[in-house]
Amino acid sequence: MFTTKLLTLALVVQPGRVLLGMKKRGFGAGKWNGFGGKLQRGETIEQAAKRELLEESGLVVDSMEKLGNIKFEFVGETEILDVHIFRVDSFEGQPTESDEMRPQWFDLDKIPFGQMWADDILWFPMMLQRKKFLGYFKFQGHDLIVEHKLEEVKEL
Ligand SMILES: CNc1cc(N2CCOCC2)nc(N)n1
Repeated sequence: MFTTKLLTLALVVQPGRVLLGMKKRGFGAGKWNGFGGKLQRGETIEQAAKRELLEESGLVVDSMEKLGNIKFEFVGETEILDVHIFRVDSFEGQPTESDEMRPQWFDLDKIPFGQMWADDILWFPMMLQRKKFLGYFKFQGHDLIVEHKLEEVKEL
């Protein structure tokens, strides 16, 4: 019996560079990632994505597009993480460190995939090319992908 947890992930992209945050605590601590988290009661996925980006980086979204949806399973756990992935192309504000995240810009040829979740190197190129994608990844622990599917789709 699996339960599903809805989560958001926002990647802020400017010409030639992407904003990532070093997760300072909790799930995924020690990895660079986009900004995101859980939905609050009564929130849409988009509203949650914008709120989490603001809380974690100080940035206010001007324009954002939904590009991906990935379901993550961890061997031996019954909760599926259903992550909705957004690309943010325009925003207001300056990236600011929060309790959760330390933001940093990375040139697109210097993305630190070795210090990120192992799935990222597989779907980042699609996100950067604005392709829409659906994925499924089964992890054994936090570092080993034992099974995965990833496909480009016309509509999410
Ligand atoms: C397991 N692989 C993951 C998980 C993940 N997140 C889960 C927690 O919410 C924010 C996004 N993000 C990436 N890039 N890869």
